[in-house]
Amino acid sequence: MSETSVYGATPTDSAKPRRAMRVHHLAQMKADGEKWSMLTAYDYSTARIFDEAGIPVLLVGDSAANVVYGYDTTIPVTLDEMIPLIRGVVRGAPHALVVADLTFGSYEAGPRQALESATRVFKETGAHAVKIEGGERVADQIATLTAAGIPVVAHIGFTPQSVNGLGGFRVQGRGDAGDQLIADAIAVQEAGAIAVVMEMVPADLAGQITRKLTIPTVGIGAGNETDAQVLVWQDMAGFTHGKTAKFVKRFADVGGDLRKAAEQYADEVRRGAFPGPEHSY
Ligand SMILES: Nc1nc(=O)c2c([nH]1)NC[C@@H]1CN(c3ccc(C(=O)N[C@@H](CCC(=O)O)C(=O)O)cc3)CN21
Ligand SMILES: CC(C)C(=O)C(=O)O
Ligand SMILES: [Mg+2]
Repeated sequence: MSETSVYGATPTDSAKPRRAMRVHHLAQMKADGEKWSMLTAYDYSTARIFDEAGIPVLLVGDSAANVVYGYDTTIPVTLDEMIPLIRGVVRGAPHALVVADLTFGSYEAGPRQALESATRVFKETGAHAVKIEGGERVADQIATLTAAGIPVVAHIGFTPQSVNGLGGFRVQGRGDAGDQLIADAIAVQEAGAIAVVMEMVPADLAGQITRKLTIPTVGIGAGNETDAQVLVWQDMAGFTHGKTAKFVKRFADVGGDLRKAAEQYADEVRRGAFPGPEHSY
């Protein structure tokens, strides 16, 4: 990481203590042309690892619905199911900015409902920002939360909580729909969003929006011209079972390693090889 990095030293650079990531650093990184990464996290142990790795922003995504709770979509997960996870991530990540997704049904009714939900998340977890899905249609919610001192990350393009309305898991903003996506991006910036996630949109359009906006864009399936990237950690670490989306790159096979470790453990217990004298009192 460069000398001018707002996020500070990498884990190996022990001379300089790392600074905690704050909301204003996002704007700073855009101004500096510094690309950054975001990963999801859903518990203390993994949040610690990602924080130590220098990931500046952690998202407690409602993808917990899928990867923690085993639901098919993000629609069923509730704030009550998210809150304990967010608490663990906040405790595990002293440097990262922790963003928490508001769940389906907890903010759409209007600014008042959004404020109640986000206030609850803030009071009960210590998260630093919330994320909500939608563009123009949630601009009032973004403005109200922002005025109340709750930083908001917006999420446009493919918004998984609307999967039924969008007709499936598909790329958004192709052709004429591109104008609506641009309008959504501008609307969330004007409402006060600190960043905007763009999911499954054509790379050219995402690049165009990134250059137009003053707030950082965070892509997932949005090409290489956004200011930042986000992935679900289980996808990027090879922990997701079954097929993953085209935008996923597998950086490790943690799932395979863990399966092997479990098999070896079970085998050693079966053979009487574990525990040995060195693990006994
Ligand atoms: N593990 C996981 N990873 C995610 O990225 C993720 C979640 N869960 N849960 C919440 C949403 C849902 N997301 C999804 C889910 C499915 C596709 C998908 O099936 N994509 C296909 C089809 C694309 C198309 O037809 O245009 C792909 O090949 O990319 C994409 C994003 C992204 N989010
Ligand atoms: C995929 C990211 C952006 C998300 O919203 C989630 O993990 O819930
Ligand atoms: Mg989400």
